[in-house]
Amino acid sequence: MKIALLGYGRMGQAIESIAIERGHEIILKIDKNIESYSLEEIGIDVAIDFSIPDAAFKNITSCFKAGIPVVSGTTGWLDKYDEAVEMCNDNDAAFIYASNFSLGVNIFFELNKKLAGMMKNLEEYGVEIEEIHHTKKLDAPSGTAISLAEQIIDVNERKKGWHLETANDNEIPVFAKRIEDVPGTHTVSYTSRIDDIEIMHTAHSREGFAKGAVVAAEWLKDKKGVHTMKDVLSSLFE
Ligand SMILES: NC(=O)C1=CN([C@@H]2O[C@H](COP(=O)(O)OP(=O)(O)OC[C@H]3O[C@@H](n4cnc5c(N)ncnc54)[C@H](OP(=O)(O)O)[C@@H]3O)[C@@H](O)[C@H]2O)C=CC1
Ligand SMILES: O=C(O)C1=N[C@H](C(=O)O)C[C@H](O)C1
Repeated sequence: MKIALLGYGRMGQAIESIAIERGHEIILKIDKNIESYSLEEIGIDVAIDFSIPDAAFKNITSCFKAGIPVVSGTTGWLDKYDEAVEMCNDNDAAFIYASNFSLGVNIFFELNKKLAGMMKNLEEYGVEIEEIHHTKKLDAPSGTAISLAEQIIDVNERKKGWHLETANDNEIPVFAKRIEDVPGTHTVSYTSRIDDIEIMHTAHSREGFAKGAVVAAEWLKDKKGVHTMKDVLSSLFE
């Protein structure tokens, strides 16, 4: 596949290594202004966007307009996700966004949903989420922590939203810690007077995120429409 990387920071570079290992070619790397590139003319099979919150929407929708399937892992721009979905469908384009592309976190998401269902009527347990990331991260809480919170809110009628650090009884508190060089650790904790239950995912490097993004790009290349990482990993979740 001929891949365009939209964003060539820590993740862009990790994706480049995995993509080359898997026999793909990086034909474009964009770190700033997508408008100065003619995406249509250089035979891009798929674009992978790991940029910054302020740039993601423009990067993604430029690909839709150019008819290029796009995988995005950029977090912190999701207020515009519904608009992106509409533009993808209007342009008959192809799109996958995931707050986390690693296989491990996608298994963790399934565990989180299962546990949330079991805990939803147990009022004696409080629930909270903690995420720890490197100090260069621009957004807080992490996109993954927001996905975990939304999965719990979907099944637990007592929880109406989430809030960073402080939360009302009807919200899930999400704690964001920044520690140098941590690739990404997420913990969901249920706490009662009697005991605690915790599930945790710890990334040891960015390799899992990068591999998942390349696998998603391989899967999306010849498809149309809006998909999720669960679609990509469907055989695992049957
Ligand atoms: N979904 C997932 O699995 C994962 C998601 N992420 C998310 O991916 C994103 C990137 O993370 P990371 O690589 O660590 O961050 P970096 O800061 O290392 O990389 C971001 C890159 O985007 C570049 N950039 C700035 N403006 C634009 C633009 N207009 N178009 C394209 N690129 C631009 C930056 O360039 P410059 O430095 O010159 O400004 C930088 O090189 C974050 O939102 C992060 O949360 C991270 C890991 C996994
Ligand atoms: O910025 C990061 O590094 C990461 N961001 C993603 C997020 O916000 O959830 C995924 C991963 O945890 C690493």
